[in-house]
Amino acid sequence: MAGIVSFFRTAYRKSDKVNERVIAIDAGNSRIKIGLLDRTAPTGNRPACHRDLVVPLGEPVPFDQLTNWVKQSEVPVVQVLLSGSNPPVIEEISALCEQHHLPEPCQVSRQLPLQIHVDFPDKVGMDRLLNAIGINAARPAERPAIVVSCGTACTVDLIDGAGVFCGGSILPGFEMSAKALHHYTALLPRIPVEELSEAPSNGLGKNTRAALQSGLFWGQVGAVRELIQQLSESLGAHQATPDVYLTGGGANLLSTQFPDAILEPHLTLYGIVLSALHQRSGHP
Ligand SMILES: Nc1ncnc2c1ncn2[C@@H]1O[C@H](COP(=O)(O)OP(=O)(O)O)[C@@H](O)[C@H]1O
Ligand SMILES: CC(C)(COP(=O)(O)O)[C@@H](O)C(=O)NCCC(=O)O
Repeated sequence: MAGIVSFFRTAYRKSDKVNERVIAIDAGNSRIKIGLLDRTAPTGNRPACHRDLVVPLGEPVPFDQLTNWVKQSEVPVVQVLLSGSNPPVIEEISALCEQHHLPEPCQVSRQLPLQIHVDFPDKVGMDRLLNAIGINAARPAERPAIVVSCGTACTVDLIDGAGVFCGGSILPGFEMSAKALHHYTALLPRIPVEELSEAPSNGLGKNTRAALQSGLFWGQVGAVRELIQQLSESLGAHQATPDVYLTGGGANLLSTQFPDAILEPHLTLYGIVLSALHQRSGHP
């Protein structure tokens, strides 16, 4: 633990002079999130993100645009850092980066600046761990955090006041749930996620479409609310009430029902950059 705390201190001390950037790539199960970020960050902050884009899986990565980011950057772009929840896609993009003469691609290893208290740390999705690392970089001291990552799957994870990843829950995300209702039934239509903001405000669907919108939207809201409560209660009485952070493609929609939650669209990208910094500095 002391090692991790001192890593963050040392990394930030080194970072007073921000003179290099990286491209960070988070390959998910539905979309690839890409950002141009500072390689380091000032004390108590995440690395600044200067450009970002999202590519749905199956669509081509706009390598020309990434090449332009590199050319137009005021400071050198020294690496492409890759991670996420989709290892085959990470491998594929890594190879393509080399073909397109982008800076050296480098996959984030599991030697992470994070304490992980679960049964099988190596089995936890990298996205969940990277989100925790992103949170730890700017979380108020001693304040626990709950990260709701509303992606293909929705994950609700607890980080305690000492910054330890304690585990959490995995449930189907908005789109997966909508697809499943259509796929496994004879009569239910496919509801696009863009329609979920039209879910009846009292939950009372008066036709099939509205009933589906209602179930998909309020079902997810209710599940997340319940999980936040359970994870909060799992903390000892000596710990403060956790702050709730929302990230992932469904975060904006979910945020309408969680007014106190903090939106963090680039959380996984921050985790990627901070982990690579840790690994570069030779920490075990
Ligand atoms: N307009 C939207 N409204 C609600 N949910 C959305 C919307 N757009 C995307 N999503 C949700 O976000 C998910 C993709 O988010 P993302 O964080 O990129 O996932 P992943 O990391 O798994 O690729 C989709 O599967 C869908 O559930
Ligand atoms: C739960 C996930 C599918 C979420 O990935 P995402 O939907 O964000 O692409 C991913 O974190 C994963 O594959 N996890 C492995 C199992 C685990 O985290 O315990």
